[in-house]
Amino acid sequence: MVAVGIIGASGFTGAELLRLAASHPDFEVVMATGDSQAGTRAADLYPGLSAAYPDLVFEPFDADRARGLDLVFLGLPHEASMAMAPELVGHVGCVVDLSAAYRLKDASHYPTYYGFDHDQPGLLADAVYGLPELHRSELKGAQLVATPGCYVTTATLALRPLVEAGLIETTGVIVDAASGVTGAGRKADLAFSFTTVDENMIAYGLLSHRHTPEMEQEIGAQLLFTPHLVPMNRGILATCYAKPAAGVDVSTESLAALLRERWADEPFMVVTDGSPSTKATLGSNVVQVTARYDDRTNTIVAIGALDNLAKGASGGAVQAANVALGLDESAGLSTVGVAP
Ligand SMILES: NC(=O)C1=CN([C@@H]2O[C@H](COP(=O)(O)OP(=O)(O)OC[C@H]3O[C@@H](n4cnc5c(N)ncnc54)[C@H](OP(=O)(O)O)[C@@H]3O)[C@@H](O)[C@H]2O)C=CC1
Ligand SMILES: CC(=O)N[C@@H](CCC(=O)OP(=O)(O)O)C(=O)O
Repeated sequence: MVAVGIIGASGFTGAELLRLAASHPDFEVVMATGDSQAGTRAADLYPGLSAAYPDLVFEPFDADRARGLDLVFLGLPHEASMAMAPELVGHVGCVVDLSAAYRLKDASHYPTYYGFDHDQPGLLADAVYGLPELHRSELKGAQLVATPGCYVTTATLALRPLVEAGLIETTGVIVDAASGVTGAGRKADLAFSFTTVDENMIAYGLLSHRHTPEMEQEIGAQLLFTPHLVPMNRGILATCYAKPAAGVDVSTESLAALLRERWADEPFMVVTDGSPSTKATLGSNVVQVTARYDDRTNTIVAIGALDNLAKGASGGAVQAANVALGLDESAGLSTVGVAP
């Protein structure tokens, strides 16, 4: 069995990691931390975990207890992860960080987009970006994995094949995306209260959202990204617009064929003829993508949908950990959404 520690287990991504680990054939959770929740039973904070973890109690973080584990997930704020990773890398089999602390290869983006200077340049250079669909071979045996941002996974898996094939202009790409409220974490903040969010839709992070440089890094195109908050718990839908590259012939049929060919061997990629929806991916590790060409406006539209806590965070992290540790990549992960 793989001895697993979850640091930040009391948060939303941590709770989702506990849910997924409960049905993972190789994982045994031996440590789950939550500083402000230390002493609380996981089942009291998240009753859905009662049957799987009747006795699990959140504990405060203790690096000595984590050392020697096979796998440690960090579900922490970015700066806390940046500081904690050096205490663990090299002392545990693999560290999988769900924050953005080790995602951006250009460290100068951290002060601009995150408001802090990166003080671990060596680890940042060594960290492997945890998107198996693009970085599978680098992930094998990785000691530090940086799992992608939820919006980034959605847009990248819809757009990247078009860039690889040279089909689109790689400047001025537009990504409009909407997220459920769990994307913001468990924080109690008026901006995420029921009365603010219910019956509302709002764009945020205008011209400056921190996933912009991460998308540009992984998609390979300059883009304008606008996220929106929508009144649902889970789910992200990204609608992406690009112009065809000069001299390239595209059609809806050729775009569909390209996506199907590029993702044919991927266990969690579904290319749809219809329009992807968040509900179709709910609770599963699936990403649905589709693309169209509008000859009236000479524009390509590529759409992606996923569950932000599953493939967009904890499911993607388990998938990347499976690859890093040489396990079955799909272990513990579902391809079946919750419906209706
Ligand atoms: N939610 C999502 O959809 C996604 C989130 N992420 C990233 O994953 C990470 C975790 O997100 P999420 O679970 O949503 O966040 P939450 O706010 O729900 O949980 C944060 C966790 O971190 C702990 N924590 C907070 N501050 C500190 C600190 N200074 N030192 C140690 N522990 C601390 C909290 O413990 P306690 O409260 O018990 O003290 C809690 O367990 C973040 O970096 C986020 O950006 C990435 C992709 C998607
Ligand atoms: C709805 C909402 O607030 N979503 C979050 C994105 C969550 C995410 O992907 O997290 P990282 O910060 O780890 O990249 C946001 O826009 O800040």
